[in-house]
Order: sequence, then structure tokens, then C-alpha cells
Amino acid sequence: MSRKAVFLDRDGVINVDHGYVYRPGEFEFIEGVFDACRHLHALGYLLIVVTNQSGIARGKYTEQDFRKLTEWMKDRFAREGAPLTHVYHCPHHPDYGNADERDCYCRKPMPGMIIAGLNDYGLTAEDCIMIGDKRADMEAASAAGIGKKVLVMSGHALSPADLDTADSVWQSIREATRAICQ
Ligand SMILES: O=P(O)(O)OC[C@@H](O)[C@H]1O[C@@H](OP(=O)(O)O)[C@@H](O)[C@@H](O)[C@@H]1O
Ligand SMILES: [Mg+2]
Ligand SMILES: [Zn+2]
Repeated sequence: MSRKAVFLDRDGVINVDHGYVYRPGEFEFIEGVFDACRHLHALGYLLIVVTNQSGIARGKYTEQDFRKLTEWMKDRFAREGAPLTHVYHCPHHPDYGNADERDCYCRKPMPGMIIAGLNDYGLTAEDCIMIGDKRADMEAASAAGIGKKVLVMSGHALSPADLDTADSVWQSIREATRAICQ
């Protein structure tokens, strides 16, 4: 049997994007995210987070701050019966750091984090789903050959051109999952 995953963007999909969130106190889970992820897990999807964290390159918070928040978030998901298999992050931004960091392959819309997940867990890209709140999420998924690209409106404002990059658009991960699991 092929192995499949749902690749989840973090800010705007799992939690409200208050802008460069790095403390549990400011991490506001989006309504229905645990139910949705429990459901996807029960259907045999691995739950893999792929998140741009340019707040690290920008000096807003550190790798250690990010790691602490991630451990806390993973613990919450585990206790809700929806364990996260892996959280990949890109700490870079094109305006900061050395040439390699500025031009990295992991910052979405580049597909590096998704490709790492496909390889690390032996996944079939065509059977996987990406859920994101920005065009960059859809473009990264497309470049990695992900089978289903889903945009949600619980994060950034989306233009008609952005909406065109997705296979389907839903209010939030809750509605997206209901549709996927029908
Ligand atoms: O949505 P994901 O990939 O999980 O994470 C995005 C965040 O790291 C931040 O990404 C920033 O974009 P820039 O990185 O500055 O372009 C802005 O969109 C922030 O509001 C947001 O918090
Ligand atoms: Mg996002
Ligand atoms: Zn990167």
C-alpha cells in the first residue's frame, strides 16, 4: 500500500496568523483543527507540517524559541489523538543571511520541505494533500507533485489569481477535511 500524508501549513491553517508567532501564549488554534487532523490520521494520512519561519532570519525569535513552541504544539496534537509525524521549517528569508540562505530551496514556494517529507517517509506524492492559506503553499505543492492542493480562507487574504492555484478552496481546515473525507 502506498504511504500518504497531509502536508499542513502552520500559520493560517493550524493557528491564527497573528504574525511571527513564537510563544504558546499567542498560539491560537483554529477552530476544528484537532477534529480535522484526528479524522485525517484515522484515514491513514501522516500529518506533516511545512512552515516558513522567516522570523528566525529576521531575528524576531531564535531556533530554540521555535523548537520549544513546536514541542508544545506536538504535545497538544498528540494529546488530541492526532500525532504530528514531523514539523519541517524554513528559517530563511531572501533579505537575510549568506547567499545560500537567501536563495534556499526550503522556503515556500520552493518545494524543499515537501520533497524532504516525501523522501523521509517514502510517500507517494500523487496520494498526498497540501492544505495551505497562501499561493506559495499551493505552488510548493505543485512543484513537488502533490495530488491535491487545498486552500483555506482562515489565513491570508486571497486574490482570484491565488484561488486559481488550488484544486479547491474552503473556509478552514474543518470544511476542507469534511470535503476530502466524504
Ligand atoms: O504560514 P506558514 O508558512 O506556517 O508561516 C508563515 C509565518 O512564518 C509568517 O510568514 C510571514 O511571511 P514572510 O515569511 O515574512 O514572507 C507573514 O505571512 C507572517 O504573518 C507569518 O506569521
Ligand atoms: Mg500560512
Ligand atoms: Zn529555507
